[in-house]
Parts: sequence; C-alpha cells; structure tokens
Amino acid sequence: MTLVAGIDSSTQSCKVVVRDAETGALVREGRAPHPPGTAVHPDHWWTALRQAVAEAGGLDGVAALSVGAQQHGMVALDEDGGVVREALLWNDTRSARAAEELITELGGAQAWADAVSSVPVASFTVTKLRWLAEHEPDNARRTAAVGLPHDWLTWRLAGAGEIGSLTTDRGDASGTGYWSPATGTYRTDLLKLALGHTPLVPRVLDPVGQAGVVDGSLFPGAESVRLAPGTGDNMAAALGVGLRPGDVVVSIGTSGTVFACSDAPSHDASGVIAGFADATGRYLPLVCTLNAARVLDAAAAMLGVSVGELSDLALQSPPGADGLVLVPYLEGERTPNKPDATGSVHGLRLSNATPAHLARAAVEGMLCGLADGLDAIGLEPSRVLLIGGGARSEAVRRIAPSVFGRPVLVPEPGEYVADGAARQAAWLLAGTAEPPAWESGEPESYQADRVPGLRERYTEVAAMA
Ligand SMILES: Nc1ncnc2c1ncn2[C@@H]1O[C@H](COP(=O)(O)OP(=O)(O)O)[C@@H](O)[C@H]1O
Ligand SMILES: O=C(CO)[C@@H](O)[C@H](O)COP(=O)(O)O
Repeated sequence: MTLVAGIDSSTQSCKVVVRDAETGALVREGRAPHPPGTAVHPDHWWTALRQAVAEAGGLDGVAALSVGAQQHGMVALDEDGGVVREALLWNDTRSARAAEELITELGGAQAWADAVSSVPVASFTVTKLRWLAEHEPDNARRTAAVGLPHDWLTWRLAGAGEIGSLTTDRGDASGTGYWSPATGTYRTDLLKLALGHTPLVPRVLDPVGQAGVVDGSLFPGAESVRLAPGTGDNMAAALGVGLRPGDVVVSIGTSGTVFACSDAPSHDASGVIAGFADATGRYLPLVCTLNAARVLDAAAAMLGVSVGELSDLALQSPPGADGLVLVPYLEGERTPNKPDATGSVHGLRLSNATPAHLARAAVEGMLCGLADGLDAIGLEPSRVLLIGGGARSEAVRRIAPSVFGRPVLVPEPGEYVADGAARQAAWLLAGTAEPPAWESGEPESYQADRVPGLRERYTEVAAMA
C-alpha cells in the first residue's frame, strides 16, 4: 500500500493524517497543540509538527507529504534563513491602521480589488509588513525573505536550505495581498510599498508541482518522501471535503469561513469577499470572520461548563433565546471590518437570564456572522457543508439550518484540512489532470425552520458594535 501524509498546521494545533494514496482510507493520525496568542514563533509550529508526526507513527511507508496551514501569517526571515521575529498571525489586528494607509496609498479599495482580488484588512500579510516597517524598522531591514506558515514548514521539511529555495502555491500566495490570482504573478510594487524594499518571496508552484523531498535525517525510516506544494488551510479543506461547483462550505474553526469554488477570479471592492485562488488551478471566493469556535469555548468558560454541556444547554433554550442576542466580536472582527470591536450581550430580561438562553445566544450569534457570509457569497447553493472543530457541536449542527434558513449537510467529523493536504500529496504521486477521487461517506442532513426575526435583531445590535 502506498501511503501519503497530510498536515494541518492551523491556529490552535497541528494535525497529521496518514492515508492510503489510492483509496484515501485513514491509516493513522496524530496531533499536538500550538501555543495561544496572535504572535507565535514559527519554531513552535515546527515542534508541534514533529510531535504530531511522531504521534502518527512517523513517516514510515509514506511516499509523499503536503502541508496545509493557517493563511496569511507573516514569517520574516533574514538572509541566512533565521526567523526575524515572532510571526504575526491572521487574527492579529495590530496592522489595521496599516491596512487603511495602504488602501489610501494605492488609490482606494477598488484599486486593491483589481490588483490582487482582495481589499486588505489586518489579516493580510501585506499589512503586517507595513506594520513591521513602521514599528520595527531594524527588523524590517533584516527581512530578506517573507513567507507564510505552510511555505516555512515545507522549507524546513526539505532541510531549510538557502532562502531562495522557498516555495509556495497559488492558494496561499493569494492571501498575501501582493500576488494576483488573476495574472498569477507577484506584485512586487505592492511589497515594496508595504515594506520599503522588495524581499525575496517563495516561488509559486503549480498545483501538482514538487516542492522538494523531505530531509531524510528528520524522520528515521522515512525515505525519499516527495513534498507536494501544500496550501492554505481553507484551500486544503476544499480539497479534503471534495468541494463541487454549487457547494458552499462553512468552516467553524478558530476562524469562521464561508467559501465556494469558481472558474474566474473575483474582485469585490467592498472587501467582504476575499478573492483567493484554490489548490487546483481555480478560484476560492471566501468570507472570513475572526470569531467562530472560540466563541463557544468562551461561552462555555463563562458558564463554567464544557463545550458538550454548552451544546446541551443551548438546545434547552427556545429558538431566538427569547430575544437575547450575543454579538461575538471577542477578538475584534474582520467581517465586518471592526478590528477594535468587542463582544456584547443585548436584550437581557429576567425571563431570559438563564444559562440555557446565554448558551443559545452564543451559538446563534456566532452563526449569524456566518449567515451574513453565506449571503455575501451570493450563490443559491446546492449544498451547504458544515465542517471544522465547531461542527462537532450538536447544538451548532441543529441550530445552523434555523439561522441560515436552509438545510445543512455535515460530513463525518474529521480533519478535512489535513485530509485535503493528503489528497494533494496523492495527486502529486498520481500526476493526473485532477486530484484522485477518494471515497467519502454520506454527510448527515440537518433541517430546521428559520427563526423569525433572529437575523434582523442580530443585524441591528451588531451594527452598534
Ligand atoms: N464538540 C465540540 N463542541 C464545540 N466546539 C468544539 C468541539 N470539538 C472541538 N471544538 C472546538 O473547535 C476548535 C478547534 O477547531 P479546529 O477546526 O481544529 O480549529 P483550527 O483549525 O483553527 O485550529 C476549538 O476551539 C475547540 O474548542
Ligand atoms: O484568515 C483566514 C482565511 O482568510 C483563516 O481562515 C486562517 O486561514 C486560519 O484558519 P483556522 O486556523 O481558523 O482554520
């Protein structure tokens, strides 16, 4: 049996799956946590990756490997390949002002949407580079190369050679703010506009290009493991879940994302839709919120219960939580672009001041933000697929259709980012025009009546944040 490994180095943890390259059957898996915070030294990802691979029984028998990882994080390297400072992650909002400056300097939001298919907010790498130039000029000057989490991990796996050997893929490159999905080229003028000079950037591989070979000294027993290009975690999830035209995926991880596939690049000057590329040569219009699964974690912590108990509580409350509304902007927000906003609870009365109502309001508030994303994507979807850690919550699965106003399909709980990376690795081995078709189980269908007035109440209250 030929094996492939897929890695998901996401915000909260690193997950590894080892699968049969031909059928996609799961053979073994592992995981390891990442430290909290919105600025993390990349060495922590490397440590977690090695731990997770060890927990998955190493790379024995693995013929190809691919890394999917959280998008956008700024990994600044000096000319010897040393890490210049902690990476600023996608959910670090310190570069919000830098984003505004850059938009003005290029001539407005439409100019960015035309240039790179997205209007930058604090999440985008380009804004983090501007922040670096303004706040840490010495570090900015030392920055000889800039990459993303998956680029850096892939480079480390290949033995961390010269910085000139860094590679990336079109999916992750499209989240930088200095690579155009429409032309497939870097906009070095925008890099220079942000940082003041033009650092080296990773070579963008084709969807089935090879990034190198895993350094044999890293994992005893692993021989000639080919490295696929890797990609951003959302692009990997699209591959993992088998995204089809007409599908919309709602992913509830640390971030909440709503995305679809498209044959043409998008150029949304409102900034709501990020016009990403995908990992197959197509496009992946995507809406992202900063507040998703961790809203559930926070609500559970406030109520002194586990996330499982939070789910039970939420399902005890009537739909709409008798008018209690929780706006979940716990980390500021990206969509809508309110980096300094905070969360809030509205409509509190004696009659709804119960743990069950608060639990329901947390689930509904988080889902309302994603429902806005679904509307913005502007498709009449044939299927809405719910994935990510938050989709393991029964309350989320049962309440989502009542907020979205449409049925929701929940694939078997799994690590779809790591699975998508594994599928990309299998694609590299197969060398076919399309990724290999892997068997997948039937998703479970959830239906519920739309809750009257819920979205309207949420919209009114969220506008005040
Ligand atoms: N049964 C569950 N109910 C609610 N939340 C859950 C459940 N299982 C996992 N989660 C949440 O999912 C999140 C992790 O999801 P994941 O998709 O792995 O995130 P990321 O990829 O961003 O690291 C955590 O915040 C965790 O609390
Ligand atoms: O910023 C985005 C997408 O634009 C996020 O989706 C990150 O890619 C982080 O993903 P998770 O860790 O939440 O999966």
